[in-house]
Amino acid sequence: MDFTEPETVLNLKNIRDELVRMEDSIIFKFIERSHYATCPSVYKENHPGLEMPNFKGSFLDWALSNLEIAHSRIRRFESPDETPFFPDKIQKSFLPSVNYPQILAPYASEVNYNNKIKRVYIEKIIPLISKKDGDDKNNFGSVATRDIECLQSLSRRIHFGKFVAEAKFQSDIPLYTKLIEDKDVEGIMKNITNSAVEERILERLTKKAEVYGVDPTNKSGEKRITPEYLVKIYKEIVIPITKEVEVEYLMRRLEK
Ligand SMILES: O=C(O)C(=O)C[C@]1(C(=O)O)C=C[C@@H](O)C=C1
Repeated sequence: MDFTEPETVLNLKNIRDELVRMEDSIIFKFIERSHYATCPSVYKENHPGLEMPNFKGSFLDWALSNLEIAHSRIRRFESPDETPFFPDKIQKSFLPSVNYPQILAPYASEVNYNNKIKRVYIEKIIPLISKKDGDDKNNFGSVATRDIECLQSLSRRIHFGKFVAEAKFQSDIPLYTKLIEDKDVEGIMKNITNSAVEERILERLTKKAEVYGVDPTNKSGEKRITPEYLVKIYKEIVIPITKEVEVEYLMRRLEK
């Protein structure tokens, strides 16, 4: 897939292959985070002892927003597959712009589910993947660093829904035009859903977690990420939010 060549990006097989590759990076990032405790203090706004100077928000927000500011200066968010968690804070790149061809609709960057992704990650995913409950004050920085990697991988995966949606729109413009004109959200949801693909994803994840989630030379050793949790995260969070992204993107697709 090459973002300077639209036909490679809007090919549903290429998109799905890319989604499969992203599974591996998500699993490995979860495994990195699983070595630590939940560390609730990292996520609390202005938590006593963890307040950052001139900043309102959590320790994680401080780390993530400052990293995004640095990355925006080197063009990260000009790439159509990158979505910032702090779109109001990022800055203009000092590198010249890459002239990406317009692949997605002009409003695509406004379809941003990162607040929801961050909330669900903190509330639902961290308790599943952390090794134990509680704070570990020597590791707050490491935890925030691992969280950022997990969040960025989840965000990229989920917002890939925009490319899926555009590819599906292009594959049947009359059908989607009618559904959008009728504001038929349920009809769009039904048409973008492919249960066989979803089932294959969950089956593959079960196998991957069985292999990557334990030390293969010591199968009875401590599990780092279990098939059960990984499937739950994809089934209840990752795939449903990807579909929300697809539906929101499509609902606006006729905007001039
Ligand atoms: O592959 C697709 O067709 C997608 O729309 C992506 C995806 C997913 O999130 O993996 C979402 C909805 C479909 O039901 C199947 C899979």
